[in-house]
Amino acid sequence: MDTIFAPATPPGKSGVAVVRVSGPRAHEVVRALAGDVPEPRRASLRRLRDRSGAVIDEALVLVFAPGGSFTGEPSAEFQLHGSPAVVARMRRVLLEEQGLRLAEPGEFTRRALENERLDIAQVEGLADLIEAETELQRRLALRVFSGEMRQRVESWRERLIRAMALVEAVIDFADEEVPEDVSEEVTALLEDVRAELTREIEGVRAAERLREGFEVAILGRPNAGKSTLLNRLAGREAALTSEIAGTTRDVIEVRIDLDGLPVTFLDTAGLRETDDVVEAMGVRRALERARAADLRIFLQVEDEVFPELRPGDIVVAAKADLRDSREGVSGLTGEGVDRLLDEVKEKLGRIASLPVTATRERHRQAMQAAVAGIDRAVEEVRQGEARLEIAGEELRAVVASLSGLVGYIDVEHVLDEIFSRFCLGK
Ligand SMILES: Nc1nc2c(c(=O)[nH]1)N(C=O)[C@@H](CNc1ccc(C(=O)N[C@@H](CCC(=O)O)C(=O)O)cc1)CN2
Ligand SMILES: Nc1nc2c(ncn2[C@@H]2O[C@H](COP(=O)(O)OP(=O)(O)OP(=O)(O)O)[C@@H](O)[C@H]2O)c(=O)[nH]1
Ligand SMILES: [K+]
Repeated sequence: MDTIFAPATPPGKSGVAVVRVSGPRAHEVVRALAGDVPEPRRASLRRLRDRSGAVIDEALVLVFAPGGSFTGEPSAEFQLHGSPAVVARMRRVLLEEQGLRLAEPGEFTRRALENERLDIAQVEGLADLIEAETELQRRLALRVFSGEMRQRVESWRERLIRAMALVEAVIDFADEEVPEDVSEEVTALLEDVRAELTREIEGVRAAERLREGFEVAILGRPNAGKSTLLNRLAGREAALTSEIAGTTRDVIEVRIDLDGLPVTFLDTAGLRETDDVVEAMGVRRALERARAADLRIFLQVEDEVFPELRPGDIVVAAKADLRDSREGVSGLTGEGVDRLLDEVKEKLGRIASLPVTATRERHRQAMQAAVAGIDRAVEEVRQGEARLEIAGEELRAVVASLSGLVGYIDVEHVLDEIFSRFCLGK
């Protein structure tokens, strides 16, 4: 096993820069640079020297014993002054004098996985945690990272294995006395697990939205004030506005942290019939994006109706400042904007608050497969004793599919996907 290293802090100037080392030679390298190996887990100030005896930096050195490190290997950290020159010097010494290899993105985490410090769902959670930009993203990622998926899988497994044991008891003791009808208990156990899986599956979409961001499209006639409203929400001139109808042609996106909800507002071309080819393309694109959006805000100028309206959409009167009633929203003055945002938060928050642990398409597929397997098993049990053997096999496959959610083995393709986007030094 190679001993690897990588800066764990981003490049550039900073107060402190951390260089991480992990692998069998980690402590030996610390001794070579620091003169001794400090007591594990105790940050110790040392003067680091290269082979010629020249000082590299005065740094805190932190070593971890194999049983007590993030990776599960002997490891160490050099907490250096955050200077690009110091980090560069350190890098050369570790590469050229100590013969270490620069870690690939995510390689420390991969080793933690291989040493069973983390399961694959936790690795996914960790990836999301590092990517998290809003409060709700942070909370969701932390829940996944904390190992909640493994607890749930364990609880499903227990019940499935109990169901399998009941089924197998009937098969094994076919001519003897066994609890005569197990089908009721088996079915009850399976229905229970099935209901929980279904809830998880329903939550995946919400979790995906939370990870990737919600899309809220602003729609309405030309000149309704869509771009002006977007600019108000963005707090900057993200979109061109003018009194000329048909100003916006392409979709303009503005990403906002709405009290923890990651939201991308979309400004789109005004909806109307038009002979202008380019504007017509814009209208088509607006409708496409609006269809895929999680929520749509229709800015209403008069009392026009919107054929695209879906249940849950928001219709709000435009240019409130020009109305006697002052109802609606004004991008120009900001009137009604807070009220509108509260409504958006309320609607998206409802989607986001589901207590899920399944957050990815991979999870959805495994759970969907499990539900299908449970359905087949229930059907076999219903057919009577002759079919119990098949039911047992179905359940074994269900357990395998769910175990894969938190597996340590056979996870290469999952890892490749995750680590392709991982930070160096993680
Ligand atoms: N300086 C520094 N800060 C850091 C990290 C780090 O590696 N270095 N982390 C890295 O990502 C996170 C902390 N994560 C860690 C996770 C596990 C262990 C660890 O030693 N685990 C052992 C022992 C646990 C214990 O004694 O309680 C284990 O799991 O066996 C250390 C750090 C966040 N902050
Ligand atoms: N009084 C008032 N004028 C507004 C308001 N919002 C926009 N306007 C004006 O209405 C005109 C059109 O505004 P835009 O924001 O460009 O409208 P739009 O809906 O994006 O227009 P298109 O991109 O052409 O579809 C501009 O002259 C704006 O200054 C508002 O809330 N109150
Ligand atoms: K306009």
